[in-house]
Amino acid sequence: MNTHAKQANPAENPAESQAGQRFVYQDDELIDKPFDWNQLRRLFTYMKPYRKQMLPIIIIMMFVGAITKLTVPLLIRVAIDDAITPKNNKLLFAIVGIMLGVYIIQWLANTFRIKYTNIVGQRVIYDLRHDLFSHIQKLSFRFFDTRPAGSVLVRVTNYVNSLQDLFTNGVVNLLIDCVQLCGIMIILLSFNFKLGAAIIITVPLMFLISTKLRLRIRRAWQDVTIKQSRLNSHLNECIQGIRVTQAYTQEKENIRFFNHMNMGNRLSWNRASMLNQSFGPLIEITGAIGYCILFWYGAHLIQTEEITIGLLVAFATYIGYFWEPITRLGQMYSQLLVAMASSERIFEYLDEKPTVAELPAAKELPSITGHVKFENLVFEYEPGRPALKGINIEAEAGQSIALVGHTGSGKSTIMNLLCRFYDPVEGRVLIDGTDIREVTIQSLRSQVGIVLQDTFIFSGTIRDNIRFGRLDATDEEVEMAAKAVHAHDFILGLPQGYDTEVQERGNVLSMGQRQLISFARALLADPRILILDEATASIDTETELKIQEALKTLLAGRTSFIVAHRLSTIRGADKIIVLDHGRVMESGNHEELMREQKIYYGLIQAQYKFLKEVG
Ligand SMILES: Nc1ncnc2c1ncn2[C@@H]1O[C@H](COP(=O)(O)OP(=O)(O)OP(=O)(O)O)[C@@H](O)[C@H]1O
Repeated sequence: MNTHAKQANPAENPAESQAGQRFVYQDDELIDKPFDWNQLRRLFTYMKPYRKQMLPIIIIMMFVGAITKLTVPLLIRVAIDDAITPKNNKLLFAIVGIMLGVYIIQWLANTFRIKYTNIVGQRVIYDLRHDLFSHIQKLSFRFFDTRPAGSVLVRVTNYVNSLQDLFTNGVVNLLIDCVQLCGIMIILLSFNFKLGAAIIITVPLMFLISTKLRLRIRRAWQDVTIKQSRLNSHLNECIQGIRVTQAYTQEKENIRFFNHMNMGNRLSWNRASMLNQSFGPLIEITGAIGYCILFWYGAHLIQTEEITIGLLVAFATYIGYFWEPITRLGQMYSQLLVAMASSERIFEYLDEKPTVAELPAAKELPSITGHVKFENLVFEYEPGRPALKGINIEAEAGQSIALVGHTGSGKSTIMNLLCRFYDPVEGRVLIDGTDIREVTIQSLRSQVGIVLQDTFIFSGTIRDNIRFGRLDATDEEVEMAAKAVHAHDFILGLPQGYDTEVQERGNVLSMGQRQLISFARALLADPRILILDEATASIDTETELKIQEALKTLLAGRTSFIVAHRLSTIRGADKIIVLDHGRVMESGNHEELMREQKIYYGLIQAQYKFLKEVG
C-alpha cells in the first residue's frame, strides 16, 4: 500500500496561498492502491445479518424481474414471424395477452425488490454508522489530539451516506445487470451464433475504455472526499470559534477562506463527475457500432434467409437491453469507486485501536480508599518532547494536593495520566497500590471525578447536565448536589429552573454558572478521588468564597488534586507540588514552602505584587 499524508499546500495554488495563511489542515491520507476486494468483502459483511430473511426474497424478485424482461423480445419475434406476417390474429391476441401478464409480473417483482433493497440498505447504513460512532466513542485522547473534529463528522455523516446508493440500489442492480447480460449473450448466441458473436465482439472495447478511465475516476473521487473533509474541518472550527472571529472582526477573512475551500470542493466534484459522464457517451458510441453491425450483417443474413425479420427485431431489442446494463455497470463502477473511497476512510477510523487499551486480564478496581502514587512518571505527547520527566508524587487517602507551576509545566498532564486518558511512557500510577493499567477503565474512572478547565455542557436540561455525573440519581439527589455547591439559587432563577433547556456548550450560562453545574455533576458522582483542574479560574470572588466552603464539604474524606493558578485557593492544601518543565521542583505545605523562599515563594510574591498593582 502506498500511502502518503497530504497537506493543504498553499504553494500548489496561489489563491490558496493567500487565503490559507491562517488555516492549515492535515488532510486525510490519500490512499493509493488498486481496487481492494478485501475491503469490498468487509463492506458486504454488513449485509450478512439479512442474508436469511430478506436477501433471498430480493434475489428471487431480481431473477423474476430479469427473466420476464428477457422474455419480451422472444414474444416480439414470435408475434412478427408467426402472427403478424402470416396474419394470424388469434395468435397475436394471445401473445399480447401473455405480454401483458409478463409486464405485470415484472412490475410486481420490481416493486417488491425495490421495497426490500431499501429496507436492507437502510439497515446496513444504520449498522455501519452505529459501529463507527460506538468505536469513536471508545478511542483515546491521543486520537482526538491529531484529528480535527470535522474529519470525524464527515465520516459519520457524509461518507456513511455515500454508501447508501451502493447498498440500496447498487448491489442489486449489479446482480440484475450481470444476470441480464449473461442471459442476453446466451440468447443472442443460441439464436444465431454468427450474428451474436459479431455484436458481442464490441464488449471488449467497452472494458478497454473502462480500464483506462478507472484509475482516473477513482483518484478524482478520493480528491472529492479529501476536499469535503477539509471543508468540514473548517466549518466546524469556524462555528466553534465564532465569538473570537467576531471579536477580532475576522468574518471576511473566514468567508474568503471558506469560499476558497467551497470552490475547491466544487471543482473537484466537477472534475470527478465530468470523468464519470465521459463514460456514458463512449458507451453509446460502442452501442451505435453494435447497431451498425446488426443492420449491416443482419440484412445480409435476411437476404440469404438465415434469419427472419422477427429475429432481427428481437436482436435489435436485445441490443437495447444489452447496452443498458453495460452503461449501468459503468455508472455502478463509479458508484463503487465513491463507496470505496468513503469506506476506506470509514474503515481507517474503525481500525484505529484505542492507545489506552484495557488488558485482557483487567480486573475491577475494588472500592478504593484514595491513596495515589505517581512513580517515576515520564510522558510525551509527541515523541522526543517530554511533557513529564520523572514525576514522583504521593497522596495519602483523603489528602488534598495542589499542583502549581507556570503554564505548560505539566499539571494537567499529570491529571490526564491519573484518569488514564493517556498511558505513561515510563513509570506507573498506583491507586491503593494497584497499577491503574491493570484494572478496567470503567472501574477506574467511576471512582475518579474530574472537573475540567473547559466545562462542557451538553444540550438538554440543567437537571440532565447534573445527572450526567450519575445517571440513576433521583431529582432530590440532583438538587442536593446543586445546593452543596451553591448552584441551587441561580438555577431556580432560570426560566424553568432545573428543567431549563441549555444548548450544547451551555451558551445561555455564564462561565461561572457552567463551572458550578460541573461541580454539582462531580459531587453527584461521589468519587473517592476528585480532580479540579483550574475549576475556580472564572468564578468571581463572592462565588469563590461560597465555592471554597462547598469544596470543604465536597472534598471531605476524598483525595483531591487541585490544579489552580490562583494561589489563594490552595493555601489550605495538605501538600503543594510545584512543577516546572515537567519536573517536581518543590513539595510541602504552604508554610513549609514559604519558609524555603524558593519558587513557590516567588510565585506568591509575584501574584501578591500583581494584585496590589491592579487593585
Ligand atoms: N494534547 C497535547 N498534544 C501535544 N502536546 C500537549 C498536549 N497537551 C499539552 N501538551 C504539551 O504538554 C506540556 C504540558 O502541558 P499541560 O497542559 O500539562 O500544562 P499545564 O501545566 O496544565 O498548563 P496550563 O496551566 O496552561 O493549563 C506543554 O508543553 C504542552 O504544550
